[in-house]
Amino acid sequence: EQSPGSGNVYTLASVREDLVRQEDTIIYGLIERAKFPSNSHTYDEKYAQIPHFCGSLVEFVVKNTEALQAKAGRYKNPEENAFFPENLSPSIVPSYPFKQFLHPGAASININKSIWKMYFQDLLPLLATPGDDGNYAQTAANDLSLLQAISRRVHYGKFVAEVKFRDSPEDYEPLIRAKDKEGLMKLLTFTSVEESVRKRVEKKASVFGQEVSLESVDNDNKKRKFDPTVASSLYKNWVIPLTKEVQVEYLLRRLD
Ligand SMILES: O=C(O)C(=O)C[C@]1(C(=O)O)C=C[C@@H](O)C=C1
Repeated sequence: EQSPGSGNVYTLASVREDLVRQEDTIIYGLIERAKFPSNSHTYDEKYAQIPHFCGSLVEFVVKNTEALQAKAGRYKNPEENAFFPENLSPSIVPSYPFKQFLHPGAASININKSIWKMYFQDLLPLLATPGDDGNYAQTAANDLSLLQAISRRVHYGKFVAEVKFRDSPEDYEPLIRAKDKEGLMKLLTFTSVEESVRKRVEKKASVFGQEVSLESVDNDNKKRKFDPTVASSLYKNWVIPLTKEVQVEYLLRRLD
């Protein structure tokens, strides 16, 4: 049996399994970013002064990394969405035949601008302790991998929505024709699933964030690599709502 990653079966169970696995990536990304202090120079256009480039160090790293990854074929995979899609050259490597599972309208959905804004305005202040250790390039690289993990998770809503649509087109079609966003939102929502996601994320964050030592230590006194409630608020306030927004946007285009 082939996994969705290798291009074949998508079911509600398999896409949910994939979302669970992506939690690990996001939590490790949070842990890695929390290793560095806020390093505000990374985000300061006036500090950077990069020749022939207008913007902050993080923008410099993200734009150039995306340009390179685009050439290496990253965005050929419909699960990937760039933060600066305007600047990308086409892939120059042989292409893999990704299965066309999504409706073609999916390609026009990219909410990375909202993710970017949320990341720098809301998430970083919760995650990074104030301070400066000079590791701006490393900080920017960690920001990018965490941004990419969050973006992949949120845009995976396209796959979730397609599976739900195929499972019951008769429920979705009238709402899509009526452009009834609220009705679609209600139909695609499973409150108990969301609650399990939030609880599991907080539990994983507290397990993965533990100091592992060979002596047995009283659990409560263990040093934590970051505050696990940051992970659950990230999911509650942003990741889940944005995933649902992607699902609604996708469904609205589903019959075009
Ligand atoms: O599992 C689903 O059905 C999803 O649509 C994913 C998700 C989530 O983002 O975790 C979003 C909406 C649902 O209410 C439940 C969970």
